[in-house]
Amino acid sequence: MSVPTPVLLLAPFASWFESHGGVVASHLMDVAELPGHGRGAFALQDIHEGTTLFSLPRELTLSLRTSTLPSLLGVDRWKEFGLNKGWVGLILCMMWEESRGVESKWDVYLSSLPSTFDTPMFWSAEDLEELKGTAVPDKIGRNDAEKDYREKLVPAVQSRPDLFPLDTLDRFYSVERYHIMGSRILSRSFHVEKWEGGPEDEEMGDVNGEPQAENGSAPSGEAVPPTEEAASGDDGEGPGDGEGADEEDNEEDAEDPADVAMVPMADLLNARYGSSNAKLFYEEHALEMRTTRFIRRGDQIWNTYGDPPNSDLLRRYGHVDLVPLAQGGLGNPADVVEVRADLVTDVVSASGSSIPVAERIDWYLEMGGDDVFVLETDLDIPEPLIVLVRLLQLLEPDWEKTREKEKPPKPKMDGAVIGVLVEVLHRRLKEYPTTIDEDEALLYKEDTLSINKKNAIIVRMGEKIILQRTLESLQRLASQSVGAGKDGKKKRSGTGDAEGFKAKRART
Ligand SMILES: C[S@@+](CC[C@H](N)C(=O)[O-])C[C@H]1O[C@@H](n2cnc3c(N)ncnc32)[C@H](O)[C@@H]1O
Repeated sequence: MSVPTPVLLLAPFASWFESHGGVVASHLMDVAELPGHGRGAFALQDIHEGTTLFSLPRELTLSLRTSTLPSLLGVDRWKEFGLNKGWVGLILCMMWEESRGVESKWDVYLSSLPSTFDTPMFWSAEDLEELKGTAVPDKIGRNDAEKDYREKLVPAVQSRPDLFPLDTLDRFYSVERYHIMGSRILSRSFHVEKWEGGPEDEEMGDVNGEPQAENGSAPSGEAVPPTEEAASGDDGEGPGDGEGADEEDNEEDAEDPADVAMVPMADLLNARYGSSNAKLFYEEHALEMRTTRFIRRGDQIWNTYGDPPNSDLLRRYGHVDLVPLAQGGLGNPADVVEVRADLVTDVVSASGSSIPVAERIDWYLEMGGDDVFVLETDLDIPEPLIVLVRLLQLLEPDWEKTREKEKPPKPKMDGAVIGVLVEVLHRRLKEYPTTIDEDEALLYKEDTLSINKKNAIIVRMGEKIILQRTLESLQRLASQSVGAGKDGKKKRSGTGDAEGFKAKRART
């Protein structure tokens, strides 16, 4: 990539950034509108690994820890309104800071953030139809978000006209602004933990089990995108989590909403699968964006969003990744497709089996079995899926023993299991209104497609290709088993030594 020549955007923003204690190496990087990426940062010269591109004091991040609103409203009242759970508190802080205009430290920053998004949250019903069959529609979470708005934010705002004057409500505290702020958090925030300090905490901030600060300086953590379980604190069903997770687990796993922070400058960096060449590290007083690889002059500076599948990229960020795939063509190697457990039970029931599946599936779920299985581009069959199929196929005496001993079947693949899996995948493919060939044909007419439609086609194609390839792999396995004249058992499928519902995978 050659150095772009469009309007350079760093200077005006950098002057605000530096007036609040930030430091930016403006001889090394600039920011511009990059075609198809919105704004992005690029290198003005070759940059060595381990170089600090910019740094900012923690006080310049915008979070529950840095906005004065929680203390003005009062910590107890904050909790009473439920603003201490999920993202609603941070959304309110952002709305309030925006309403203060130049009195807010973040005035320039907030007005630099986008107010329109390509995420499905803002799509028309017609465009959403294009996502039918994918994991996206159930996870958009508009209703849950609006519930938080009505039940937590509005009562808090109405309780303090001194903080939220009546004449500012329509402009700054509408449900539309709520979604905009929520989307800004979803696509731009970072997880930044409180500093616990001291060498004894060396491991503390090592979010991904990856090395600490590349330059071996003081212990630091990597600031990564926040988990979405924190989005809505009540039930774990915020934007992006329609999965109805167990409440106790939520309590334990839930991210501290105070760890979710908007980080000026850092959120100007785009990301692409496998391309990260810079990361945000946090230390006691400051956050630093450092290069993690050599970057050539003119190349884009990429952060990481954690390399999610295209369904999540689209839902959170409004774009998809297309990179060369090992097996040829373009796609996202991190793509996944979800298969619901109830589809498996439907297939077994429809096969004419006299087995009462309802009783078994209830037991299986009580035992902590998965209700959704995730297939990936490696085409492995998740062992819990094999366990479920085998459970549903057990003869009555074996089922009785299984229940008595609370020991589910081993994840061994055999002809009968393959038969059910093949049918499950066929049925799963039929949940999409179009075929892969039809999608390909649509993509050829790219010029006439809207960005939403194009992205939806890429998401659903990625999912269908996994299903199709897994299906082909199973069919090969079935024919090999028949060819071998055995009972269908295949050595390299199912390890047979996994216990219970361990989330291992069996290679097909
Ligand atoms: C953290 S912001 C990065 C800065 C953003 N481009 C801007 O103009 O403000 C994340 C957003 O950037 C865009 N983006 C990031 N990576 C992208 C990519 N690989 N392709 C297209 N858009 C991307 C998406 O709109 C995403 O929601």
